[in-house]
Amino acid sequence: MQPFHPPTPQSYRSSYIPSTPDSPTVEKESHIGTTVDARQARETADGVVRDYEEKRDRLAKAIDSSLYLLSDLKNFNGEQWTVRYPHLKPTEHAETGPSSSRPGMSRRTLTFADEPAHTTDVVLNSTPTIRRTLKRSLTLAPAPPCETVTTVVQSVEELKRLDENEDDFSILRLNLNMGVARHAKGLISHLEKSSISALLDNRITASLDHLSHLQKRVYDAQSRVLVTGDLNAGKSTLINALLRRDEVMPTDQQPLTTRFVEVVSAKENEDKEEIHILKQADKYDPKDSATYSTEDVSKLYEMLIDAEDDASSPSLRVFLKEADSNLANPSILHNGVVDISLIDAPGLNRDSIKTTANFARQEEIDVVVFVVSAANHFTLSAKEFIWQAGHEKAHLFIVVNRFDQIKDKARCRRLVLEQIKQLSPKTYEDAADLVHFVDSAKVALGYGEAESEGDELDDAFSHLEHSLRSFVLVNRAKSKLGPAQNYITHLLADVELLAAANSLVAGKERVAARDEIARVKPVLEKMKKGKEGLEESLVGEEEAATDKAAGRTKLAMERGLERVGRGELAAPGPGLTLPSYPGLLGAWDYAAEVKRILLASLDFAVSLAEDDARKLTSEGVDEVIKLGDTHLPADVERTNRKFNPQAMFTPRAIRRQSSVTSLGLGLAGQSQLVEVNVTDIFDLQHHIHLARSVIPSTSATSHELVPFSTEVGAASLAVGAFSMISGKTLGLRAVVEGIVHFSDFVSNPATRKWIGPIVGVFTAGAIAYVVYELPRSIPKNVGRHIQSTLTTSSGQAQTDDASTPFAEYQAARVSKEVRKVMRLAAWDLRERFRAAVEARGEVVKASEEIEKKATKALEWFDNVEKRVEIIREEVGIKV
Ligand SMILES: Nc1nc2c(ncn2[C@@H]2O[C@H](COP(=O)(O)OP(=O)(O)OP(=O)(O)O)[C@@H](O)[C@H]2O)c(=O)[nH]1
Repeated sequence: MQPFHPPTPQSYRSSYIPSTPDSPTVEKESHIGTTVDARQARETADGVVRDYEEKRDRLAKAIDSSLYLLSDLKNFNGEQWTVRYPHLKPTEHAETGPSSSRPGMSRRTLTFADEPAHTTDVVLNSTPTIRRTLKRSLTLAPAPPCETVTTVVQSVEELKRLDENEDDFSILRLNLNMGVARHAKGLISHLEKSSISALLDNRITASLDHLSHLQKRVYDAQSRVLVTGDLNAGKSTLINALLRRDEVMPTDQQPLTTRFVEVVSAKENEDKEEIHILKQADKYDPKDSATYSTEDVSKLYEMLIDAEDDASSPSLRVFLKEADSNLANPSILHNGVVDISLIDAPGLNRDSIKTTANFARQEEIDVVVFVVSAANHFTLSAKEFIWQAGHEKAHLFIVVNRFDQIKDKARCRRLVLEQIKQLSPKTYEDAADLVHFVDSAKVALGYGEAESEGDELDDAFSHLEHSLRSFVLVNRAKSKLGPAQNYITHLLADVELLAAANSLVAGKERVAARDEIARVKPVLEKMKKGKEGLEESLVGEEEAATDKAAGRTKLAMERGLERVGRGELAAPGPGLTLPSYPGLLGAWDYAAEVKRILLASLDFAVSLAEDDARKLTSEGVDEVIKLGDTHLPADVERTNRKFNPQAMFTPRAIRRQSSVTSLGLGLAGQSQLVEVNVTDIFDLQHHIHLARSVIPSTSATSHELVPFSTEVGAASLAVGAFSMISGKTLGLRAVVEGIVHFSDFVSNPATRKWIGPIVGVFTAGAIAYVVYELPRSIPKNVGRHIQSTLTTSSGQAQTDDASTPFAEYQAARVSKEVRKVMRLAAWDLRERFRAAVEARGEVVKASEEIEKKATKALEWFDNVEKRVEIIREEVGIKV
């Protein structure tokens, strides 16, 4: 498949000029007048048709591909990537850059519309395509060495000219009015990324619509040929000749055509010949009968006669059947590739010239055929029109009619061509194919005659037809395919620039995301691995501190109780001294004071145990903090909780009021404990127990071992007596025991004789002894009672723990408090740890997401660049 070359004047010529060896030439006439030339012209015309079809199909394919590419870009922009809109401006130090000297490469500062203050130095690689647009790619500056840059730029001037527009978008340009923000330093006035992306989306949608429009246009087979010329020059006759129909367009010796008449193949009207009288030219739709009225073709003459002048557009559309298709040279209207409509314009005069010139300028007019009478040459109006139209169309197709009536044909030809040379030099350059000297009347009248037998002028007309068809096709390529080709070329350049800039963004984002993952992921993994260890350590620390505090408290309490049991202070504390004995009369108060002091010493021992627990807890909390240092990443904020040991063991309400430690009521404040009993002073039961523990069982041995039993019996008596004296508080068992011992003893006849005095002596002695021992026995009694009470109770009345031994109760209480603090510290660390893991997890997840998205975008934009290349191939835009 041959690549499509842009329609430069040179290529026009080569594509439609028949292969006449020496054309163009004015003097040589060998290219007309021979059958061989006519055949060659036909073959060349066929080649042009094939070429046109090829170009059209390639272009249609390229439009299709562009539509897909743009639709994909639109979807990608909306769903997967916020496409950024780049601005490129020359870098201040552009000339000093290492790559600025390389052809096609220049340093630029890249910014994005949503982030105008953020700049990136890039190297723009601009390679001009043969359609004079740029193939653009971007790399981050400094550019890597690029030895393989190729360029087809002919000159430095050309490159400069191309460079002027290389930073800009043409099709996808957004009018962001960013001028101020781009140039004023520090002034940031930018749109959000999403807003830019939405604007771009609108632009893409508009471009998609335009592509669809271009696609329709490329496949639109209609081409319009405007036939104009001087009054009575033979325009209608020429059209009849081209249609091979005699007098289908009315002709007359006098000026006749007064309005634009468009002649169209009847195939476009279900093969029906008729006239459509257009109500409004711009609203005309052949499928909508409301936009026109119909008339029989035979009425055309009257309609032209009656018409008013100055119609600015064809108000008549005449559908005519084609000439017999068996003819060697069928009608020009319909040839399978292009449907040509011929527009018969009113003859030029001062009034109609402007209207006709405007009409000729219309986009749909592919070719202007100018008819001039060989006898009259160019009139003033004709010259004026050609001069004007020449600016618009460059090339005109000129038919010099009535050539049959000229005798000195060579002179006529020379004179006419000289005039054309002045009026339209470009047309003159291609005169062999654009200027035709013919006898239209003969062809119009003589259609159906065998072509092969025709004379020179027949061949000239045949040559005219082929040239006209070629010319229509070439111009059609320019008017129908050219815009599409240009549009796609620029669109591809824009998409490429967009892809290149967004690739850079995606690349940067991917690098940043990967760096972030590399920084955060190992930390996260380490934390995840260490989580179990941390948990174990925290539990271990909590248990260790709690157990240690419990054990030590229990031990301290037990020892304290033992000391109290011996009548000593549980712990020496400030202000804790046992009172001195005030004498028998003050024994009761003494016992009360001793009790208070002993209980207070126990309270003090408790407070010492609490202090010990505070110390243990402090150490435990420090261990938890150390665990935090080990397990938490350095950038995680450490706990802001300050451990205040003094706040331990303090009811919350008191803690709120003051920082002073309070023991609460303590043992000394418990009324049931401080109450003094008789037994605190005379603990006869204790003495009995003591005696019993010293003397083996009395009742079991009394009968067998009398002396010993007698002695023992005396002692028992004394004890029994004391027991009775203190019966009020001794308890029933002791009283009964005393009576029994005493009865046993008295019932013995041997002892009855001496019992009285002995009992008296013993009793007196015992009483004396007890009284004498009171200063020492009271603290012991009191202490013992306290010990015994606190061995079976917690000392806290009316609590659930009332029956828990004091030491255990305190151990439990202290350890509970320690656990509370340790748990709080551990909870704090756990929370920080969890939050840190979660935060890092989110960072990793987000970064992985960005990395994935950026990788996909990179692949996508890379693929866009490949697709652009393929479309360039399709459309024939080679770099
Ligand atoms: N001999 C000869 N007569 C021609 C030729 N072309 C046109 N005529 C005659 O010239 C006269 C005018 O031709 P038209 O075709 O009506 O001219 P026109 O340019 O359409 O006229 P208006 O539309 O009225 O300006 C007719 O009588 C034609 O037969 C030709 O090539 N040779």
